[in-house]
Amino acid sequence: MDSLLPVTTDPWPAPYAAAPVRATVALPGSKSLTNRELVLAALADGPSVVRAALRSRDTELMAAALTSLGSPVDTSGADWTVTPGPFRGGVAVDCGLAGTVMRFVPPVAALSDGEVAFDGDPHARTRPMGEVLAGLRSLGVGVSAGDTLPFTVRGTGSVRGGRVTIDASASSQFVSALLLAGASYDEGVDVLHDGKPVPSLPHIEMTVACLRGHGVEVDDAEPDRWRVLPGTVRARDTTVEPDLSNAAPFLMLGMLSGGAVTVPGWPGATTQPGDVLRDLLARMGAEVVLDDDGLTVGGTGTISGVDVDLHDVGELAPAVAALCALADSPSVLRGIAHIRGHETDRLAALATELNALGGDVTETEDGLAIRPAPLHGGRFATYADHRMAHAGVVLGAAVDGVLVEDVATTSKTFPGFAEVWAGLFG
Ligand SMILES: O=C(O)C1=C[C@@H](OP(=O)(O)O)[C@@H](O)[C@H](O)C1
Ligand SMILES: C=C(OP(=O)(O)O)C(=O)O
Repeated sequence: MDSLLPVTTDPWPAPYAAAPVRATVALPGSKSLTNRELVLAALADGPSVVRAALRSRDTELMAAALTSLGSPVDTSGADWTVTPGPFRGGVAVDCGLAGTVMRFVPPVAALSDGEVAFDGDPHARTRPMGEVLAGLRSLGVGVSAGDTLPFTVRGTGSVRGGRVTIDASASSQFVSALLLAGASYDEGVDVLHDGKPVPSLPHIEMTVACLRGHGVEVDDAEPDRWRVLPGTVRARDTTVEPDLSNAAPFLMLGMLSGGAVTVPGWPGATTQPGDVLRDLLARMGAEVVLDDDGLTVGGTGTISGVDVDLHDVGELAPAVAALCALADSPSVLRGIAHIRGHETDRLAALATELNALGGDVTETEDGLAIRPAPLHGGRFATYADHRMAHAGVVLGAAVDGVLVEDVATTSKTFPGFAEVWAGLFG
């Protein structure tokens, strides 16, 4: 297949790795870190610089939201400067399909002096949101009726805050959202979770670490409870790490092609849950080396199936599912019922698309069971989900003739993804 067709071709013929791929790929910054740092910078006591910020749809939507609320974000260079100002109402926020925008911005908008209207992409209107809105209501914030986008937050210039109980079993972002703004509420926030286990807990730990980095006092000593004391969010300059979850398809390419791919700048210590790729890919047969050059993942081209709980790192599930479909033994992905509420219903989408290419995948109550099966080329639909596109290109690297629909959807967290990907093939 011609891997050099322009990536504007839709569906896009995913490049096939006819030979081992050996390459070094510098990856853009983390979405999760960039959007947390932008929010905290807007709440801070002076201007902050977010260095090496990720420039992508989700982070540009965050920058636009904070700018329209009265804290301009200068995105003209690689380092983004945020100048906090009083939050104002009478504005509209476009959330796109970004969970971080639709969940993290309403608690900030609650501090504004008027109405802030939120809406997003058609699918964003189906993503779970109600616990954030109910939480805000119980903290004294006026919010329009309903529990999904679109909705309106009615700011009065301050928020009482205090204790709030929510069920965060559908998304860790419900907790992160209330914590990020909590120090700016009169009584801070004391968030209790009541429900099935919270997914993506490392992302809440990331939120806590970012808050502490800005001088905010957080008590997370008790499970399922996070207390943010009221106080100043100190301005600070930060440098964003590469996005380790977006490294998944690249590292997998090194492994499945029998070559090796290096991602430079892999942090020695990080709050990003994507760091589990080191262990996970090793379990699936990769050779994994972390040294001064970065993280290098290679292999023989043979992939072992894996039985793994991805509850903490559901955002890896699409790429991991694709790799499992290429394995020589069965796999079970567990603990990821909540990813039905991500950019699309990822369990249904993965089962449908992998099976359409000859896969043998069944959806379970909380994940996927994937058995070895001979795969063939064909169309791979992506449902406006960047990580479904990652799954599609991983398959296409091992199976000739995979056509990935709307590969440009990867711009949610990595504009130019397909160009970088295609550039790795000889
Ligand atoms: O807070 C964050 O930056 C994120 C938290 C997780 O969300 P869920 O807890 O909804 O899985 C993760 O999947 C998402 O990609 C990013
Ligand atoms: C779930 C994801 O994104 P969001 O931040 O929109 O929830 C993701 O990136 O895999």
